[in-house]
Amino acid sequence: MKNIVIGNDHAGTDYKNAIVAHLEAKGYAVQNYGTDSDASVDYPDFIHPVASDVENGKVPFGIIICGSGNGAAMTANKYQKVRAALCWTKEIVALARQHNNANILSIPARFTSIPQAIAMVDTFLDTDFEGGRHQNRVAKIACN
Ligand SMILES: O=C(CO)[C@H](O)[C@H](O)[C@H](O)COP(=O)(O)O
Repeated sequence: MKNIVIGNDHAGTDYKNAIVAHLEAKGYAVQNYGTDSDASVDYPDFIHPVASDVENGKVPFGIIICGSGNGAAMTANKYQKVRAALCWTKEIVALARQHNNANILSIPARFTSIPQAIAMVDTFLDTDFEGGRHQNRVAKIACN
């Protein structure tokens, strides 16, 4: 069974629920670190556990969701081994994997639909890093 982690704030609860159901139907074991409520929360509290699991190698990939996707991505990208990509089309998702070897997908719930978000998740998980000329570039992202 493939393992994945997911986290969200109140803006992403409905999206998270749909994505979890979709991934479980595909055979994924999903660790849910997000809020399950629509009540207002602070997104870092629900994103740090996702980034920590990716940073520590517990899982290869994570999914994070907030209203714009920015706060979630900013939080996750504080971790040295995390490359969180804020994406709003499948094409950008594919490039985030092919060129940037993104290991966390950040979804802007207030600027996409649930079907589009699920399509982005599928693209994220089905697309490989191309390596080659991108390998050195990705290695140079780290600042220590
Ligand atoms: O923090 C964010 C921006 O990157 C997220 O989009 C949040 O979901 C958003 O700020 C929450 O806004 P709200 O007005 O408190 O619902």
